[in-house]
Amino acid sequence: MKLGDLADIVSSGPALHGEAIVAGITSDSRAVQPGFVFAALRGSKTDGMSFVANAVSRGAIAVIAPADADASTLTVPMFRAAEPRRALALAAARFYGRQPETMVAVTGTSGKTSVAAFVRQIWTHAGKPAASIGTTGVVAPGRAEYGSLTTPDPVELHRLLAELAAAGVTHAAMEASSHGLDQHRLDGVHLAAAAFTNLGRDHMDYHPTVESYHSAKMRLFTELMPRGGPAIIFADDPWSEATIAAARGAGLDVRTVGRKGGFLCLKRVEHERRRQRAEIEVDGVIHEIVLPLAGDFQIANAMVAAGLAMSTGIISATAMEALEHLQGAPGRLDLVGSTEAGAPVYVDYAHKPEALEHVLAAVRPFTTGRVVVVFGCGGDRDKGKRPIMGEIATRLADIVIITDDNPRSELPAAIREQILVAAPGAIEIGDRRRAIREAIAMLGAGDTLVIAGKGHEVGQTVGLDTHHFSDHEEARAALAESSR
Ligand SMILES: CC(=O)N[C@H]1[C@@H](OP(=O)(O)OP(=O)(O)OC[C@H]2O[C@@H](n3ccc(=O)[nH]c3=O)[C@H](O)[C@@H]2O)O[C@H](CO)[C@@H](O)[C@@H]1O[C@H](C)C(=O)N[C@@H](C)C(=O)N[C@H](CCC(=O)O)C(=O)O
Ligand SMILES: Nc1ncnc2c1ncn2[C@@H]1O[C@H](COP(=O)(O)OP(=O)(O)OP(=O)(O)O)[C@@H](O)[C@H]1O
Ligand SMILES: N[C@H](CCC[C@H](N)C(=O)O)C(=O)O
Ligand SMILES: [Mg+2]
Repeated sequence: MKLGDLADIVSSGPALHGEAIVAGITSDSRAVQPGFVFAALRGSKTDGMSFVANAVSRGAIAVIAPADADASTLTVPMFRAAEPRRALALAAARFYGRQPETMVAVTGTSGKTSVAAFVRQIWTHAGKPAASIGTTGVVAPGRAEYGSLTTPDPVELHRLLAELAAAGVTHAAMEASSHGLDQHRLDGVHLAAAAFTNLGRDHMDYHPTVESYHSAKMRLFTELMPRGGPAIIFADDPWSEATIAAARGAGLDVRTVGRKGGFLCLKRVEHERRRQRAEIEVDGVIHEIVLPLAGDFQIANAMVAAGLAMSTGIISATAMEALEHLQGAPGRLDLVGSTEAGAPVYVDYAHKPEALEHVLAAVRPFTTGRVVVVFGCGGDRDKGKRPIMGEIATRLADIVIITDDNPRSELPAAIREQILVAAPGAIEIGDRRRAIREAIAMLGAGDTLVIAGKGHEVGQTVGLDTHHFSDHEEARAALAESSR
């Protein structure tokens, strides 16, 4: 790519130097190498403009900067952009050049990771080389790696997409987080379809109101999807209607799924302990399927995933058949084992109110004894959700154990206290390992334990340190001990 190729991405800049070869693109001055274009972004902590001199000294040949940036001291060309983050994403897409031919993205407060994993599995079942990208990392044929963000930084994202395409991956499903959408991380991805799962309380430390949180998510439909493209929308959520309106307003082909769905309609569902039987109507035909996963919410996720797959060329019979082989994403209502008396122990990633509500409701029908829940809330994140989650746990579980979940820079006891004010009668055990052990020790026949909040995570962050910690490992060790 030449510098001149940036011309239609930025709003203004010098026409000179157009033939210079671009060696790379980054928004982090520390990653600049000779020949790179540096995007100076205004961030939540600092302003990239203050690192321009540093970027130039490392060899940057041009800078993408906000429209009002001061170029007076600059020794390399400056390209101005009304939205530098968007310019960075489009430039990255062009620089890396390739992406899997069929890309879809899913947004929503809960279910994104599960839907992305399910779409990958449906495509794979249909014989397509497929990948998924999100909170639990990248999964593709011969590849499974952890990533740090739900929606990667655009430069990393396009490097990855080009790598996947070069490796023969033709289909990829990715998660679109509200941060990612707000920060234009997905601009430049060629989307064939997009989906919405639901909206609940999340990230109220980042978005000022729930409406602004919803509109950040709506960028997926209103700005990133091509007109006329398919939008798969879960129909049974309080925010479904507003989402349908936004997608229709953007000229998309809205396809609803769920009990109120028109594209895929859930006619009947029967929950069993580890699976559920569902009747799903597609084009007037009822498909009876056995979904090998527990939880009402997994039916919702499976239908959204099937909607995405069917909107990207998979025939309905193949998609429905694939649902019978789905594996849950790691750490999503994940059965770790059972006590000798048969009480199941689940690890789940519910770290926000609606998720906790859904997961506790999901285990109730097959619990003849008590539902026990172990959970905490992360430090340096939305404080408002703490009492809400305390109330939900108290209402839906019989025994509530409040513990620590990544306290980060906060005082762990203070976080627990903020949950406990709405959870009278809850047991407080800060040490997560001990909390899990005590919970398993108290399980009797017919009881169910849900260890919520960390799911696939393998670390506990206290202060600036992250030590290895896995709910799966702890639960397995405690189960082994209890059976001795
Ligand atoms: C709050 C937030 O979302 N921050 C993201 C944002 O950083 P920022 O632009 O605000 O960064 P900043 O620190 O203010 O710096 C401004 C600019 O100066 C640059 N800089 C800084 C220092 C320096 O020496 N040189 C330099 O050039 C930085 O690279 C940056 O471009 O853009 C960065 C690049 O894309 C992200 O890595 C970073 O994610 C941080 C690490 C993060 O923790 N994000 C979380 C909250 C997040 O995005 N989560 C979502 C949702 C998860 C969920 O589903 O629940 C996700 O998609 O993962
Ligand atoms: N459709 C759904 N409705 C409500 N809750 C759900 C749904 N799907 C999953 N959950 C709950 O949310 C948790 C996280 O699910 P998942 O990882 O699929 O969502 P996500 O949107 O990717 O979340 P995150 O933004 O935290 O990455 C699950 O462990 C479960 O407790
Ligand atoms: N991406 C989410 C993950 C939260 C997981 C939970 N274990 C916590 O640490 O709060 C966040 O950063 O808000
Ligand atoms: Mg996720």
